[in-house]
Amino acid sequence: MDLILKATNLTKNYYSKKALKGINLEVEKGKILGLLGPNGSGKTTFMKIAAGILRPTSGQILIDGQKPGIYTKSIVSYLPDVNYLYKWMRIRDAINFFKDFYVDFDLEKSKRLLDFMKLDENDKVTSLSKGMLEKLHLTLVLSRNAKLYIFDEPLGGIDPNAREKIIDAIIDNIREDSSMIISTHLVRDIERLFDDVAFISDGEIILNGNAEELRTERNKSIDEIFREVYA
Ligand SMILES: Nc1ncnc2c1ncn2[C@@H]1O[C@H](COP(=O)(O)OP(=O)(O)OP(=O)(O)O)[C@@H](O)[C@H]1O
Repeated sequence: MDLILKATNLTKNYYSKKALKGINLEVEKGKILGLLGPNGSGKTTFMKIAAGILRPTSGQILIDGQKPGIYTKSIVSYLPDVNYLYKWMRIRDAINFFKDFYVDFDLEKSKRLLDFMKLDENDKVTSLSKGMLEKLHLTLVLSRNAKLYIFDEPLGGIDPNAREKIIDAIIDNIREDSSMIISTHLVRDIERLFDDVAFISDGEIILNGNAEELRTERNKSIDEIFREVYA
């Protein structure tokens, strides 16, 4: 099995708080993993470690066979759950900022995506609504030709009608050999994207497997399993 990510006994403590308690998780190349769990279960912490922003307390994480560092950052496109753009920026500046920063940034793709998201290059970042800002973040992150995309809550601010179209855009804009980890509370809306799912609770993986097999085994959707597991 060719893995893009392998976490072994990964732990993270914030002072006395044990946010991750020995995570073992694998993501295969070309696959999309849904990382599902309630508030405070450790999703963001795990994603930040995978993106090379936080260091684990113990254990190991390998991205494309390597520990987080310069190489892994160059192949991971990470969408955090916060706004990280400067207030002075117009959309055009944000695009140029990314283009200068990432060698895998595809300018043509970013133009197509801006068009699709109905975003105007001249608009100031501070003038965007929450949903528009999310669309801009998605545009920036998807415009990289990355090996691993990490999306922390990508569609929370986007209205339900637009979600479907954006999910299609996500599928259309990643290469077949790219992989993705997505955390979300909108399980029902997004579950069709998942090849595999991992349910996390209080810093531990409590259920992990192929999404279709889990549906068949339990005769339930992933959304229904999610509700059952965290009831
Ligand atoms: N910087 C920090 N300092 C102290 N504790 C933290 C810090 N960041 C996260 N935590 C704690 O670690 C635990 C896991 O948080 P994390 O943000 O990873 O959860 P999450 O699953 O992403 O939650 P949500 O769905 O609400 O975004 C929580 O108990 C949280 O309070």
